[in-house]
Amino acid sequence: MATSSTTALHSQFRPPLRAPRHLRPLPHSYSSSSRTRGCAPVRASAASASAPAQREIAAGVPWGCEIESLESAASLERWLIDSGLPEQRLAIQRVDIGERGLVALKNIRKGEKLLFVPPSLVITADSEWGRPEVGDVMKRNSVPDWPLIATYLISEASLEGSSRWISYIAALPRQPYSLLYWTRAELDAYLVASPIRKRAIQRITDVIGTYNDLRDRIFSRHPDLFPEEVYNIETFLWSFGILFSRLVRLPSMDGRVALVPWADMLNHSPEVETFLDFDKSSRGIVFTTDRSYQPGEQVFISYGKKSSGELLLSYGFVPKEGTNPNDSVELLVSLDKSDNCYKEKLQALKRNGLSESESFPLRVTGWPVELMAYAFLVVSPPDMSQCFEEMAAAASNKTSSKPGLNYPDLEEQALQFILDCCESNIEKYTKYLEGGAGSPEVPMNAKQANRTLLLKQLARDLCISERRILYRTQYILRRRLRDMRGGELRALSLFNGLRKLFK
Ligand SMILES: C[S@@+](CC[C@H](N)C(=O)[O-])C[C@H]1O[C@@H](n2cnc3c(N)ncnc32)[C@H](O)[C@@H]1O
Repeated sequence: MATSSTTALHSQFRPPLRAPRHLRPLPHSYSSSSRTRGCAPVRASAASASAPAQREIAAGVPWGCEIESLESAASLERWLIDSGLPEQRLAIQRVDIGERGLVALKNIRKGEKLLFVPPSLVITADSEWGRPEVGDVMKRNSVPDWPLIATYLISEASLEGSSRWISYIAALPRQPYSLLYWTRAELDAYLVASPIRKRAIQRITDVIGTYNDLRDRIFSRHPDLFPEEVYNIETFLWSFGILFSRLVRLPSMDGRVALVPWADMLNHSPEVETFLDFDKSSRGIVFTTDRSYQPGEQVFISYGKKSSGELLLSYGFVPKEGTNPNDSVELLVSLDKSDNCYKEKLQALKRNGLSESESFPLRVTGWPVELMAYAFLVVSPPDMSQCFEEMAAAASNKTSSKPGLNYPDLEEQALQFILDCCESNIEKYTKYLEGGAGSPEVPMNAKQANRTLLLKQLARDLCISERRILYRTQYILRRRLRDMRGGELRALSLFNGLRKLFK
């Protein structure tokens, strides 16, 4: 739910280069979810050096609830009201979009402030720990906010009734939706065409690396405070899953990240442009509606201007095709290794912080000037070597002038280069969509079959959305090239006509 944040883990918590240690074995069963959407947490395999290649399906965490549970949501509501949440114009209900959501109880006008969750009901890196000695160790080791809050959640969850957050934790999904819960085989099979696959692998690797780092630096030195039955990779995948899908950055609280109970029951709409923030005058977390709502209607906020792939990555859903105005797809472009100037071009790229392969976001509305600059560099001939540096700088967005470079003689080739990349990507998507994804090899019972169906559907939806952007780009590029070539042809025939006349 982070509004204006990227959710990168702290660099200190990048995965270590060596293979993770063997982790506590778990029963390989799914939890008791009756929903097809439930994706069981997974554990790191002893052998996976850099990615969760051999993670297996494992049991879920012993806390939280099924995502559609309204009982736990009702006790959350009661606890929040008892703890100082003011009377609300919204209630948690079962909804069509997002399972549970906040629904208007009364007419709500455009421009109204809603929620007013007091800071005392918000979890941040400064929250008091139910076991202060655990918090002290974490703080003495200067653990950054994300892993700190992830550990905090696990610590409080393990305290059950003695944590003040018991009602909140009981209403959190036991299996938050996100690509963190997809196995490597599932990512490889269903997201083979999408660049989100790589990002999901990186994210899972980061989470595993973060956990391994905490375990080696802190947990293993204080086994009495951090028993492995509680602080293990499954509980960390859960807590990071919760953070990726519910943590918000509050600009008016110095950009602090926070879990905001109640507000985190709001679902996302790509059409809405309203974000959570701390309101200094009422001293609560609020959002201001950007439209009116009638009683019974679900109220939405924005989780940020995210592409459909990013929404799947963090939140486990894909908006309906064509409804996400912020949608984009990454186009991977590379230098040609057989290019006579390959070395010089690569050096220019490296000097500007780029490498021989780079990704640029395509949108239905067009492509960035940086991509055009990269394409100019790729297609430029040796006699333009004095321009390589300028092109690489423009591709890295280091130049101050945004309007982009202009090399009329190279434009046609550069556009053709982008078109070729686009078309080879379209082919990959079409092959996947038409070929039907093979299921990774897992024994199938009814629940697993349902899970597979769900993942396949999500992957299909994403691929269709991403291919749509590529199709649109292909259309624009073809038209531009046709116009350019048509113009050249016209100029040529005019020239030939004049020549004949003078002869
Ligand atoms: C911040 S929580 C919102 C509350 C959540 N529906 C619940 O019941 O706990 C974010 C999660 O809600 C769901 N969600 C939010 N917006 C959605 C949407 N537009 N479509 C489908 N699911 C959505 C996703 O499962 C996401 O991971």
